[in-house]
Amino acid sequence: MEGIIIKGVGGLYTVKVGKEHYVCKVRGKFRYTKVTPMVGDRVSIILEENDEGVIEKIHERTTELIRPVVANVNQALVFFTIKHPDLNHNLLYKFLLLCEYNNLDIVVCFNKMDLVGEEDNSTIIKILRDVGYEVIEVAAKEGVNIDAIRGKIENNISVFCGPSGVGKSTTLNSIANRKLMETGEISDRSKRGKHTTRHSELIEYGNGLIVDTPGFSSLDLSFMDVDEVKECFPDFHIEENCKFSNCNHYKEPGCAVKKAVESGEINKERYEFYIYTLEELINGRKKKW
Ligand SMILES: Nc1nc2c(ncn2[C@@H]2O[C@H](COP(=O)(O)OP(=O)(O)OP(=O)(O)O)[C@@H](O)[C@H]2O)c(=O)[nH]1
Ligand SMILES: [Zn+2]
Repeated sequence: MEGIIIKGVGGLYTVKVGKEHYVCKVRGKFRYTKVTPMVGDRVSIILEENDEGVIEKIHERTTELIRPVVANVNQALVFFTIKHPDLNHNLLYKFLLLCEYNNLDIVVCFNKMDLVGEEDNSTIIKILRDVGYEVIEVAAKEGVNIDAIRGKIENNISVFCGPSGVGKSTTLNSIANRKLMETGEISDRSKRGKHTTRHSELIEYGNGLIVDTPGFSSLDLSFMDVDEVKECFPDFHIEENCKFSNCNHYKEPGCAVKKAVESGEINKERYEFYIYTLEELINGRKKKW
């Protein structure tokens, strides 16, 4: 049988096969290989007498997140607010960059839209839509557009990410119609010790799975390869070619991306964020946003 690991505790893995769950051990042979099962892994299992499951094979992973540790996540719902907390464009771009780097499909969800007037939201939403990102405007507390998010979750393995206090837990609870996660006022946060070390699980919602811990709690980009960063900006994939095929759109002459920034085809703020990130990597300095 084939299934997916939705939970792993102390060497025992819960494998979901269709609607059934089997608690499985791992064949001894895995001890001699480097691959340890991860939550999210697609696995082949067999049932022994007394219905005990054994994981026989781990299938190749399409993605592998490190924080949280989950395999085969294919989609990130990136949560931000325009107000409360106020939006920091560069922090948002940083989350998007990390998601792109991990080959995740991205849906940007702006929550707490009940606090935002018409005039406040147009800029960033237009920038993102012009890049090609799907944007959903949410008010989780009032249930606004929760169905749109439910629709996104179907048939995917999704991670919720975004800074603290933007309403990820509130949205998750609202999707599931039950309390899966603690929520709280921003000011309470430091006292709570939420999300302390524990193993991630996948929460089932219809045909979809959701990682129960927010993604990318650490936003250190220093591990990134300079040459790969430009690939994480879908807006830089324009028709016109740069003079050099390996152009980093930095100081090279004949750069089509720079030209597109000048003409306004590519958003200047996005490009400036890119250059900032590039210089940060080149200079090897780490800076907190
Ligand atoms: N006005 C308004 N407040 C909301 C909305 N959604 C969530 N909140 C409030 O925002 C605060 C933070 O919500 P959480 O769901 O705990 O935020 P979080 O993103 O899970 O935060 P972390 O767990 O720290 O990552 C809570 O006080 C929520 O009640 C909304 O749609 N509108
Ligand atoms: Zn270029």
